[in-house]
Amino acid sequence: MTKLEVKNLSRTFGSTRAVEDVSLNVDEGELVCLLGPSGSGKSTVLRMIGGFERPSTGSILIDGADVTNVPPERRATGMVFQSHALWTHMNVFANVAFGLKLRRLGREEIRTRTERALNMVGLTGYGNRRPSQLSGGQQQRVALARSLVLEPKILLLDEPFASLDQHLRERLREEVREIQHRAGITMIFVTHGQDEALALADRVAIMRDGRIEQVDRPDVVYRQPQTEFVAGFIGQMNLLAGDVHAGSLRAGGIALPVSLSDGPATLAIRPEDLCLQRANGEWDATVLRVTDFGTHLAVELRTETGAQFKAMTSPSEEWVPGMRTKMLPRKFTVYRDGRVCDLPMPTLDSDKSARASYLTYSKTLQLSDNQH
Ligand SMILES: Nc1ncnc2c1ncn2[C@@H]1O[C@H](COP(=O)(O)OP(=O)(O)OP(=O)(O)O)[C@@H](O)[C@H]1O
Repeated sequence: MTKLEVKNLSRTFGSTRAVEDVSLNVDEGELVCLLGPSGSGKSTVLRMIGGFERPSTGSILIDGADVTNVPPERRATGMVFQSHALWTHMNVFANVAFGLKLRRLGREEIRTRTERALNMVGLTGYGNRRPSQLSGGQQQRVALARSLVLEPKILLLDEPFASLDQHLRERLREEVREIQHRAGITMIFVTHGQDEALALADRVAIMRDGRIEQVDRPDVVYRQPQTEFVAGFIGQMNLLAGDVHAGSLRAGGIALPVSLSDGPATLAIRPEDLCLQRANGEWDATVLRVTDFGTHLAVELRTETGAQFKAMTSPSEEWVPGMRTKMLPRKFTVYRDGRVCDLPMPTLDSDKSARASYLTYSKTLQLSDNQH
């Protein structure tokens, strides 16, 4: 059963189209990250789901019921912001219990639920402290407890850990994941940190200019980016503008067989998919720089056309600046007009010369693989 359905949501502010035709389904107990550069519309989508912003068009359904015009407090959603805005004159217990008091619940129930929420975020025993007596990370946990205590069906988190240092952020990220698993809460988490999104999410929605470019599992987003933007935004990628002519894509000084009509196209190769082979005769690139990360070598290369490539190789390989190499991508993707091209392996019937060059290419690749 789908917990949350966002249908064709748009929002304009004056002449700014902050969100354009966004649709997204989030399942019960799922954690979806909205990821994208600054200004891509992530917060506006989240605020519309929470009821803090009115959509210009589109609708929002929770458990099948249309809540587009329902006020935030009646939506079964909770929201945690980057700035936690705790009430400094109240202690931690009162901060967390506040929402329950507004609902006029009994004393005992308020105490039990507040203590449970504090326990969930690892703050048992901190109830009597003032926010000023807590660290930044602890304050953010109080903000989290303040939302959790209301037992929302959907928890919306807008860069909740952005102001914390890397170490603390990672720890809290783990804790959120654990709470999400334990309590089975559906969560939507806004971030512009791709590591955070890939580590945390069941699915990642990548936003750009108010639109969702791709929604998929983190591994799919990484391995099969559907647009050139996603390819360049997630992880490291060699992205090179090129041209297809007679079944060959030339980009950045290398040529690869493709079964694609003539015209401009962009070549995308992950550094870990770029095999290097020492060249005695013909060569593609010269090694510029080598960084040893222990687990792998990062090798920067330059082709004769001046294009730069990054490759990631095993630390047992020996590469030094000035060496000449052949570059053989194990896997590559081609984009045209910003969208991924389906590149089936050419068949004998359809294109004999393309298939022949593909087979030659695969064979060279196998040879270089065997050398590793
Ligand atoms: N209340 C508002 N009035 C006018 N423009 C707004 C308003 N809120 C957002 N915008 C604009 O809408 C666009 C999307 O903003 P939004 O905050 O949703 O992006 P974001 O992806 O969350 O960015 P960030 O990562 O920087 O928080 C931006 O161009 C922003 O300037």
